[in-house]
Amino acid sequence: MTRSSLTTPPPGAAAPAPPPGAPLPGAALGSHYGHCFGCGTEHPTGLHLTARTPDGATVEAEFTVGEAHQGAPKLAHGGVLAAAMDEVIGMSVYLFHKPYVTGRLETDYLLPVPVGTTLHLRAWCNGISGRKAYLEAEGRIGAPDGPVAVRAAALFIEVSMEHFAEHGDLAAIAAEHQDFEVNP
Ligand SMILES: CCCCCCCCCCCC(=O)SCCNC(=O)CCNC(=O)[C@H](O)C(C)(C)COP(=O)(O)OP(=O)(O)OC[C@H]1O[C@@H](n2cnc3c(N)ncnc32)[C@H](O)[C@@H]1OP(=O)(O)O
Repeated sequence: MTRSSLTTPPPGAAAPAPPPGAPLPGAALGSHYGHCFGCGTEHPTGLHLTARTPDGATVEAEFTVGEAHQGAPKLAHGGVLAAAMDEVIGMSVYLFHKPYVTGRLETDYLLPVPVGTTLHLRAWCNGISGRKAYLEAEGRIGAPDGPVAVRAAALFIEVSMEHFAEHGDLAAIAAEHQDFEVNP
């Protein structure tokens, strides 16, 4: 993965163990919001990622490229592929049971991805330092051990729940997502 210093964990940064109450190894990870473009089941043209954590620390997911995701004819749009990386990385940092948002996302595109392809995604954390989480993901064509089409490195920043209240609709998230205390 080609990455900048901004998405490279500083020396000593390590991923913490998932906290008590985090999804157990093998657990399916539901959507955090029905209208989310990445994972929402109610989004008409979204990515509809289905995800699980095989080990409680990383995330695996699948995304089948549809007609609504084209850039060039019959090929996935690069921005859509970046969105898939952003989503699966977001799911992986969410295993730590704290709210984070994407600060920076770097993407390497290695192969074209035709419409109809199922991308097998995997994301993991390389380290956390203060509010900064350093994460990585890859998307493989057709199978978990298929050829790598996309790689991404990201810096996510921990925020308070007020971030969503101030800038978005916290109540809408809270209505679907009960494992965060909205008013602790
Ligand atoms: C119920 C749950 C729902 C969970 C919902 C889950 C949704 C998952 C969806 C997928 C994820 C997304 O797409 S999230 C949506 C896309 N992202 C966003 O909308 C974020 C927009 N940006 C922001 O709101 C802000 O810029 C923040 C929160 C990222 C940072 O603002 P801040 O809180 O004021 O903090 P700030 O002091 O600026 O930065 C803290 C540290 O991070 C560094 N930093 C900040 N941004 C960057 C950056 N782009 N590149 C490098 N470094 C950065 C700073 O230098 C600083 O380092 P130092 O000085 O400490 O060393």
